[in-house]
Amino acid sequence: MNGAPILRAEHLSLRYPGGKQAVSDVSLSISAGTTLGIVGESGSGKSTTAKMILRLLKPAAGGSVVFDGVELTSLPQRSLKRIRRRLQVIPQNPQASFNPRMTVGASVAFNLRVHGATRSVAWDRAAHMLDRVGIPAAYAHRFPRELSGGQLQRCAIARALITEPELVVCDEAVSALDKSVQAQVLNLLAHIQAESGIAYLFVSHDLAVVEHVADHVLVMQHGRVVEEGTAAQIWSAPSQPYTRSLLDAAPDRLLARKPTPSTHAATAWKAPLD
Ligand SMILES: Nc1ncnc2c1ncn2[C@@H]1O[C@H](COP(=O)(O)OP(=O)(O)OP(=O)(O)O)[C@@H](O)[C@H]1O
Repeated sequence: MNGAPILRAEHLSLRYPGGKQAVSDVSLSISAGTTLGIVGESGSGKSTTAKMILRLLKPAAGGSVVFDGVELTSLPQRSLKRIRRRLQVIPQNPQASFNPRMTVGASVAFNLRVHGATRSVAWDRAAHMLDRVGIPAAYAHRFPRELSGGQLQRCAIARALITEPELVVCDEAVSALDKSVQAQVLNLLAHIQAESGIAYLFVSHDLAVVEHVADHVLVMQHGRVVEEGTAAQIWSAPSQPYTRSLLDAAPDRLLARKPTPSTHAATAWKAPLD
C-alpha cells in the first residue's frame, strides 16, 4: 500500500457475551488514499472487526486501534467525538440508517451540526455534498421513503463525507442495492477517493464488490484472517482453498476494476441518477 497508514489495528479479538469467539487476533492497516477490503462468508467476523475499529465494540485486552497516531480503545468519550468527525461510516441499509421523520437534507446537515457547525453552514455544506453525489437540490427536502435505495445510499455517502473524514468504514455499503446501482455507487466512491485521498475500509461478503474497489484484501474465516495480499494477488493466485472457494462461488464478478486517478475527472462524480 502507498502512503502512511491512517489506521492500524492490532490483535483484535472479541467474544460476544454468552457466544462463541467472533474475532480472533485480527491485525490490519489502511493507508491514506487506499481501500482495504475485508471479505468472508456470513458470520466470519467482518462486521465485528469493523465495529471494533469504529469503537462501537471494545476489543478484548491486548487489542489496539490506532487512528492517525491516537489509540482509540482507551480514548475518553469527549476526545472520541473529535475523532468521529474524521472516521465516518456508510452503513448497509440506507432506509434503516436515516431518521424517517427528518428530510434527507436535514439528516446530512445534522452530521455536521453535531460537530459544532451552525445551522446555515451545515445546510450549505449539505446542499453542496448532495450536489457532489448527484442528488438534485430539491431532493434535500424529501423524506427517506421518497427516495430509491440507490439515491438514499448516495445521501448516506454525502452524510459520511460532509465532515471531510480521512477514513470511511463501508460495512456492506452496497449490499442492499441492485447490481447496476451498486456499480454506480462503487464508481462514485472511487472517484471521491481519487479526488480527496480518502481511505476506505470496505467490508463485504461479495467478492465482486471487493474486487471492484480494493487495493489490498483480507480474507476472513471463522473470525481469523486466513489470507491477505494485494487485490491482484488474491484474485489471480489465491493461496488458500477457502479463498478459492469464495472466488468460485462469485458467479457475477464485476468486470470493471477500480479506476485509477488518471482515468476520471472530478466531474465524473455526477453520475446519472438511478
Ligand atoms: N450481537 C451479537 N451477539 C452474539 N453473537 C453475535 C452478535 N453479532 C454477531 N455475532 C456472532 O459473531 C460472529 C461474527 O459475526 P459478524 O456479524 O461479525 O460476521 P460477518 O462476517 O460480518 O457476517 P455477516 O456478513 O452475516 O454480517 C457470528 O458467529 C455471529 O453469529
